[in-house]
Amino acid sequence: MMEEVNDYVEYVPVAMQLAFEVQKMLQRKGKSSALEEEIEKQKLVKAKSSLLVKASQLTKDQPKITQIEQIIMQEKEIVEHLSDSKTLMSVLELAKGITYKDPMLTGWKPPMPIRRMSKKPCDVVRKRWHIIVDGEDIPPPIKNFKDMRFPEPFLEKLKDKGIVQPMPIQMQDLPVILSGRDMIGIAFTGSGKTLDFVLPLIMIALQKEIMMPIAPGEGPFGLIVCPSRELARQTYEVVEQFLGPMREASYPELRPLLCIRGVDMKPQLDVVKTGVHIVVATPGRLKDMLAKKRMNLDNCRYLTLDEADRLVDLSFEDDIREVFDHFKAQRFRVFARSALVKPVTMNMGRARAANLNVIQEVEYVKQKAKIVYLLECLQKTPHPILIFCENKADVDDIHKYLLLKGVEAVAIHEGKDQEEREYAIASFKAGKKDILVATDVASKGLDFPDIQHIINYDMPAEMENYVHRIGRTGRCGKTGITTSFINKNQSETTLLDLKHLLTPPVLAELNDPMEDAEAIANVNRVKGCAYCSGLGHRIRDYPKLEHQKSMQIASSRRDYFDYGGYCEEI
Ligand SMILES: Nc1ncnc2c1ncn2[C@@H]1O[C@H](COP(=O)(O)OP(=O)(O)OP(=O)(O)O)[C@@H](O)[C@H]1O
Repeated sequence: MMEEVNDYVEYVPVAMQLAFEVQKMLQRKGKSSALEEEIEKQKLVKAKSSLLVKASQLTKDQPKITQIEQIIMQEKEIVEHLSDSKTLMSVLELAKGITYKDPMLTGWKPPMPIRRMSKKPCDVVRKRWHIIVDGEDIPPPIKNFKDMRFPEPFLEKLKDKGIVQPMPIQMQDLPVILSGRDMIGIAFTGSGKTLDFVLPLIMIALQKEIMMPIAPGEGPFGLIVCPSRELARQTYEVVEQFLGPMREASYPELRPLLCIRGVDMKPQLDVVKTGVHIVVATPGRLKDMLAKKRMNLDNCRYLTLDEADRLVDLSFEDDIREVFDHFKAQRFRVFARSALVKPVTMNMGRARAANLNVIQEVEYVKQKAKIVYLLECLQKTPHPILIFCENKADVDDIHKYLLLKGVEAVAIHEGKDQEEREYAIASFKAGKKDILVATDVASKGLDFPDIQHIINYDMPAEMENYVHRIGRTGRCGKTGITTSFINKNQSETTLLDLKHLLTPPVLAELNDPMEDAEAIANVNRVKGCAYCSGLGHRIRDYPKLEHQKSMQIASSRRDYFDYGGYCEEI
């Protein structure tokens, strides 16, 4: 028994014995960790057959992408994705700088000395007035309305309106459009773009009418599409202002039509029946009229997309594409079709185009103190004053508050009916009301004469809207001031955009992630946001894109015949 105990040898499993032997053997060779190495080698041999491991090895072996390169790649992806949805941009891109083989001949010609001007004196005028043009055979700029060969009643009307000399953009745009060339006009707010397309359109309609008078049910010769009813009405009124004196001077009658939702359709149809020359429309009502064959575009040769970037932003692309389908003229069809198959994203650079005639002030006002401080702020300048807010509810609250305080105020937002909207705009424009409180529906394109002060009760989410808002003052060479309330409710992106636009001391201390962006801009040559041109953020952080994504989802769910919602005319 004792023997049995002394002879006891502890049982070691065979595998362990073998491992122990190998270990001893390798130790003898002086390689203590060689076993581990051997095991690793074995593992690698096995791993060679796994695709996953191969892939991870490849990734490991790839050169490291820097953070900046990663951002550039992400931005490129976003821009490429955008170009799928923003097809109308390519219409702009195609027309940019005059790209066409076949200009529409109008027969208009400036006086001989201007026609004979060589490139050099043309460039001198352009340089003097900071006119930047791009394209082939650009007609010479013209420095006075008389040489543009407008009829006498036009010249009289311009004088009545206090318009004696063309604005710089008009010096170049008017000859380009009058001679029948396609054109894209990008200019800061209040620079007089409306007359650029209204006056030549009337001239073309007049010429056509003289050559072959329009028959009942025919027309129009020209079409102006606007993104909001207010803007369409305003443009229609400008057309009317010039047609009236022509009628009085016994020129052939030209009939304009305002084609917008929210107004009685019967009078609109009556004008169409007698034959209409010029149509000013919003996309929705225009599309309806065309689809129901109440009107056709068989004779239409002149198209203006006013605030074209906004027409796209508001998801009117589908409506406009449908409108394009009604054009019979080959030129338009080619133009529209090629535009739609070769989409390009274009940056209009509006955010950088803030009007230099506007003094911009920014004030930090706590949320609770805003409404009371507003009253104080109204004392800064005489009336009329425009107050902008993001929300309809805030517009209503401020409006009520001002009325309670005895201030002559009107209000406008998308929730108000057409009559209220029209009353608000008309009474404010006529000077019967001192203050207009509005959402961004009133920020773009609307021309309120002599506004001295714009108050941004809050900042718009997009810097582009800020530029449009403040552009309601400082128009046609006058100066104006703006006061923008900011507080901690504003997003950092908005504030940084603003900082880059103004850089006042109150914003200078903000921590700016755009410092990296300098490096990005040096590599890909895109400064700021490739979408909206805001200088305080990159395209990845652009708030509207998030919104657009949700809109795309929403619109894909929308019933085709349901006209409510976002795509409704605003
Ligand atoms: N040559 C001119 N001289 C003086 N005033 C002008 C001239 N041309 C236009 N105006 C006036 O300037 C104002 C602004 O013009 P308009 O509304 O066409 O600007 P806009 O460039 O379309 O601005 P926005 O981008 O805000 O729509 C109008 O009241 C218009 O009558």
